[in-house]
Amino acid sequence: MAYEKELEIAMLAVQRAALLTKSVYTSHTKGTLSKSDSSPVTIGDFGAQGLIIASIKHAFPSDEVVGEEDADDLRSDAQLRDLVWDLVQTAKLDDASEEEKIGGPISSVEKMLDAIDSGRSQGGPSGRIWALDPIDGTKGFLRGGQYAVCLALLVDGVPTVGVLGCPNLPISDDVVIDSSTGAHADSGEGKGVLFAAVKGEGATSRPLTSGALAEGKKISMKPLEDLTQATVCEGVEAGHSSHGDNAAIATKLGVTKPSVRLDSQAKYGSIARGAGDLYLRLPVSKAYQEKIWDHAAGVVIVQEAGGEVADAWGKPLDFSIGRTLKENKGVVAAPKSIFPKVIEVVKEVLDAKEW
Ligand SMILES: Nc1ncnc2c1ncn2[C@@H]1O[C@H](COP(=O)(O)O)[C@@H](OP(=O)(O)O)[C@H]1O
Ligand SMILES: [Mg+2]
Ligand SMILES: [Mg+2]
Ligand SMILES: [Mg+2]
Repeated sequence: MAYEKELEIAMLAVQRAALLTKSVYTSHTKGTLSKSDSSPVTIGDFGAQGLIIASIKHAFPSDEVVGEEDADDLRSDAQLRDLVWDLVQTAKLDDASEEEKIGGPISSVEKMLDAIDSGRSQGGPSGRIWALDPIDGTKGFLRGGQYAVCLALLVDGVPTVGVLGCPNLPISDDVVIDSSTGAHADSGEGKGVLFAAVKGEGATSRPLTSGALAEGKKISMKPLEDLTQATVCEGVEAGHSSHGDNAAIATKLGVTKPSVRLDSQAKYGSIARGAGDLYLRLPVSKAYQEKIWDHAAGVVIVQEAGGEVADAWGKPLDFSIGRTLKENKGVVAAPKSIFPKVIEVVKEVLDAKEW
């Protein structure tokens, strides 16, 4: 299989980082800061980024990483840095040989800060570049909702390997979830799933474990002939995608079921395994540029499960031009068979708006 080692390292790295995020969720300190764009970041985000970049650099020293976070706040705040360092030292896979594959523990605070700061690649059109979102859906994470640890390998600007660790999603591929019920606030038995895909090789899901990888099983999108029976997934945060436009599109498509709101790339994973059908992310502002780490892993997983992903105008997402998808607006994902119909309706709704 192509990219076998990359996939294994990515899955183990995400699994170890997911353990760290879970330990933050159950502890009383989240160390939440507000970033310059007033979005939240926690000690979990910093710690997970450090662990994952250390894993990548151990296995593939010359690869670049575009990571969401950097260590500036930790370098200027010793208390915060110590909290992250404690977490990073504690998060270990319980299988020594698997832990070894991702480099074992980070050996010093300095090395941890350097690892976090190694996510500063500017991205681009050539070579091997990893896109990392250590906690996607930080707001969901803080609410006890959905979040995902997301890692993708871009090869010459194309998402080629994708891994999503979703600690609060049900393991079973058959469950349709509704975050508005708060049913996923705890991450007890039966929850925690790891989605993975390699371009051209299909997509899988498996239970998220604390050691060796569980056996994966192939996933695919639900065959959907009747749009009235479709389930639309959208974000919880009205500030991240337009609930009004998403609803207008669903209505025009003839969708009769209520939308399912989930934070993070758990939306991509959910539709890829047929626990939902469409993902709509209509822009709320003209100025916002989607970030590559918010989509790269989910896109390859949905594509490999039989779906298509593009922006709201039907334009393919361009991951080759830097840290953002600046040539795209919004995101739409759907099974291939109905994708053209969905894009047609999305355009009608957008055309009717004043931009
Ligand atoms: N105005 C905006 N429009 C679209 N996405 C936004 C946004 N502001 C923040 N985001 C992104 O939305 C992501 C979460 O997506 P969702 O709403 O689907 O859960 C955030 O990821 P982080 O939580 O990693 O920061 C952040 O990058
Ligand atoms: Mg963020
Ligand atoms: Mg994100
Ligand atoms: Mg994030």
